[in-house]
Amino acid sequence: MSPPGDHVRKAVIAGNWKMHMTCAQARAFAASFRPLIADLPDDREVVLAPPFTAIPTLCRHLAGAGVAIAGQNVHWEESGAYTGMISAPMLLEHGVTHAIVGHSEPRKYFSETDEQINLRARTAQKTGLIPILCVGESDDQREARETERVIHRQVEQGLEGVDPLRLIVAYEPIWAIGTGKTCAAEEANRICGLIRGWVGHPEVVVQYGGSVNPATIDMLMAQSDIDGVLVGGASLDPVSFARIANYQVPVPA
Ligand SMILES: O=C[C@H](O)COP(=O)(O)O
Repeated sequence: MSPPGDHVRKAVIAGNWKMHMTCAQARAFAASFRPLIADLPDDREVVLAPPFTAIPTLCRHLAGAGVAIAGQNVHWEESGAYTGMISAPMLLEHGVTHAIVGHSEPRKYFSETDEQINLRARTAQKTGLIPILCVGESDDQREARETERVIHRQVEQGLEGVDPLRLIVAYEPIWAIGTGKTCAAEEANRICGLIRGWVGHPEVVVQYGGSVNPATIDMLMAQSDIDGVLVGGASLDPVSFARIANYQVPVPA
């Protein structure tokens, strides 16, 4: 665990739009968002993961605004007979720099396994994308006190052969996603610290995700082992996501 307040790693504030936003909506978002992040301190980076169809629009309309663009997933093959899938070269062609892998929604709805997620992360890195590996326990697993065991397995299997220095890990407790129940900042910090230890490199960027909003961001970012956030619902509104990106760590009394 890092000493309190010791933020040597650059913060990464990421938004995941999931299956929201047409190109017209992405364009309107970009127009409102751009001036609101014009004066961000240089201790942080902003990343947005729109649906694949809105990537070219967002890249064009946020060009020069200092916002990196992520894919919401990436296939482990660079091309092939995989109907409906998107590969790393297809993302890179548009200027995409990051790719989310192992989010709990594709794990649940498309039965993604840790082995597949590991292949996605490895291909992402091999082709030059930074993988954002999501890990986290369900409500039942938390009740059964299996949180550490589940996340340890996801980290160990998901990151086999992956370089910790070109990687982001997002701790997203499933029970906190889209529910309005943010994990207590101290508990999120504890798990993020464990993840850093399991990854085995002090420089790895570890985010928290799960109902992050403008009211909770400052306290989350005050934690020593939380290097950023992965935001779903609150990233769809430019004012609310800009407030999150402009977080201010409270000064201790
Ligand atoms: O990828 C983002 C997470 O699933 C969090 O979503 P949420 O902020 O809507 O809870």
